[in-house]
Amino acid sequence: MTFLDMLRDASAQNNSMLCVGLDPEPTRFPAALKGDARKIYDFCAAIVDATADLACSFKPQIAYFAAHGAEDQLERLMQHMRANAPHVPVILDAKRGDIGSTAEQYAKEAFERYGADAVTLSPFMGFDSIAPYLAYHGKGAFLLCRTSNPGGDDLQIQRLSSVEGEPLLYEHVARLAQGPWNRNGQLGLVVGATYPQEIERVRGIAPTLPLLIPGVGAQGGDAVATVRAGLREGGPIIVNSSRSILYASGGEDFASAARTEAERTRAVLEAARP
Ligand SMILES: O=c1ccn([C@@H]2O[C@H](COP(=O)(O)O)[C@@H](O)[C@H]2O)c(=O)[nH]1
Repeated sequence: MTFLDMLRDASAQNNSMLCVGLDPEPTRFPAALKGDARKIYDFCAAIVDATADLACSFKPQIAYFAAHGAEDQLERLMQHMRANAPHVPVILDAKRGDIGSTAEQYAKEAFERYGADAVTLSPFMGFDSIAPYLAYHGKGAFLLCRTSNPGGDDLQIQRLSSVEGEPLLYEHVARLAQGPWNRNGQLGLVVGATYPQEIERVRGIAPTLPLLIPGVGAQGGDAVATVRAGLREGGPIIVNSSRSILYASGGEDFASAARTEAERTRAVLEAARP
């Protein structure tokens, strides 16, 4: 089954455009787990179990595991998601980008070591840095396009005067992803909920690509404006929320509080459907 098939089925089964982000930070764990990086798996598995019927996808951010030397716990978590939420695709947020030979190793890490269904990538080094991921047929690859952070302006809204029509850099990325780079239909784009107008612009350029949209919740992005700007027939959106779900409660009830916040966010997104 391809990533896109899984996404469509999970979205329908769970009636959801919500991606639950897994950014485990031990200092924010409840008292029984607090500060203990060996408990990353336990914390994340509890969140997965509490939200598996509410999410269209899960998105572990690899830095939160690697920073603690917890890659083995990420492997166990991936196996846990496969066993306990087999219908929910997993997007590994790794934002990789390197020359082809190194990209081959990163692709192997994402798809063979961790068994991810999709990965996030930086397009900055060009198509040959993306191609190794596309060799894994059916896997998804989301290119950073118009990111949610303020510093994205430094490059992404600069005008490319050498390209016909003088698009902005993020618009050029969207065109490449919708067109010549999307050789096997595996590409999607990352656009931030903090910039709904740009989501709409990207959707105009890339009408059929799945959009991975972080930035609601802790970053203050507008969930309703995001859905209206990005969701189209044949153009799915995946709206990520991490910290506001993971840390909805700092107490022992963290998993049930995460479920309540995921339910609330899912409902807001569904109510905004055009
Ligand atoms: O433009 C981007 C791309 C990726 N991210 C990632 O999404 C989550 C957001 O976490 P919140 O706690 O919901 O703010 C995090 O893993 C980022 O690395 C992004 O925020 N913006």
